[in-house]
Amino acid sequence: MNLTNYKINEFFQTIQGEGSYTGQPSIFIRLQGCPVACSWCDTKHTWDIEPSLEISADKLLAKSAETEQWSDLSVDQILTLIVQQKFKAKHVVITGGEPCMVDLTPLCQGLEQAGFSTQIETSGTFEIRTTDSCWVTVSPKVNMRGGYEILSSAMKRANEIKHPVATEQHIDDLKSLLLQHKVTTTPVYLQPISQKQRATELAIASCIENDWRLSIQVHKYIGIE
Ligand SMILES: C[S@@+](CC[C@H](N)C(=O)[O-])C[C@H]1O[C@@H](n2cnc3c(N)ncnc32)[C@H](O)[C@@H]1O
Ligand SMILES: Nc1nc2[nH]cc(C(=O)O)c2c(=O)[nH]1
Ligand code: SF4
Ligand SMILES: [Mg+2]
Repeated sequence: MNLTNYKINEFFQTIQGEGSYTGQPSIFIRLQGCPVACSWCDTKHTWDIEPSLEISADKLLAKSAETEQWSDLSVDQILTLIVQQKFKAKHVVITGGEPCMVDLTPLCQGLEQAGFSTQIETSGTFEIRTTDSCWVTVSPKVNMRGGYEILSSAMKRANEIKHPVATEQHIDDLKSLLLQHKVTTTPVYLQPISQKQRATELAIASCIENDWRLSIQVHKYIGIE
C-alpha cells in the first residue's frame, strides 16, 4: 500500500504537446501549487492551494473547465482512477503548478511498478525528487518573483531543457544558464510563449543559429487539452 498523498488540480489523457515526447499519448497529472509566478504562465489556476477549494475525486474527474479546485489523492487512489477511467496511454506526465515542491518518488515508483513510463515538467527551482528512470524536463525560470534560482542539481538531472521565449533577453538568459551550468549535451528546446508570432519567429531563428530544437505546444494548435 502506498498512501503518500498529492494535491491534484487535473487528471486527463491527451497527446504530449511539448518537448521530446511530443506526439506521445499521455496521462497528465497536474499538481496544485506554484510560488514561482511567471507573468506569462498558462496555468495560473494552479498557483494557490486554497483549503476551501478541496473537492472529491469524483468531482475532479467531472471537471469540464480550468478551476482552482483540487483533490487530495493517494498513489493507490491515482492508480485506481487510471484503471477506472480506462485510460490507454502508457506514459504519465506529472506537471503543475510546480510538481517538485513535493517528493515525487512514491508517485513515480507506483506508476512505474504498474507499467507506466514517467515524465515530470519542472521549473528547476526546487530539488527534484523522483525515480532514476523518470524523464525530467526542466523549463528554467530565470529571475522570477521571489528571486527563484535554478538549482544546479536540476540542470544536471535534466533529460531535456525547454526554455520559454518571447524576447532576445530570454535567449541571452538561456545562453548564460547553459554556460554557468556547463550544459553541453542535454537537448535544448525553445518554446515560443503563448503562440505569439514574434516569439515563434525568434525561436525558429535562434534554434537554427544555435542548433537547438523547437517546441511549439502542438496541443494548443490542434485545440486539445
Ligand atoms: C505550466 S508549466 C508547469 C510545470 C512547471 N511549473 C514548469 O514551469 O516547468 C508546464 C510548461 O509550460 C510552459 N509554459 C507555461 N506557460 C507558457 C506559455 N504561456 N507559453 C509557452 N509555454 C508556457 C512552462 O515553461 C513549462 O515548460
Ligand atoms: N497536451 C499537453 N501537453 C503538455 N505538455 C506539457 C504541458 C503542461 O502543461 O505541463 C501540457 C499540456 O497542458 N497539454
Ligand atoms: S513555474 Fe511553471 S507553473 Fe509556476 S508560474 Fe512558472 S510556468 Fe507557471
Ligand atoms: Mg499546459
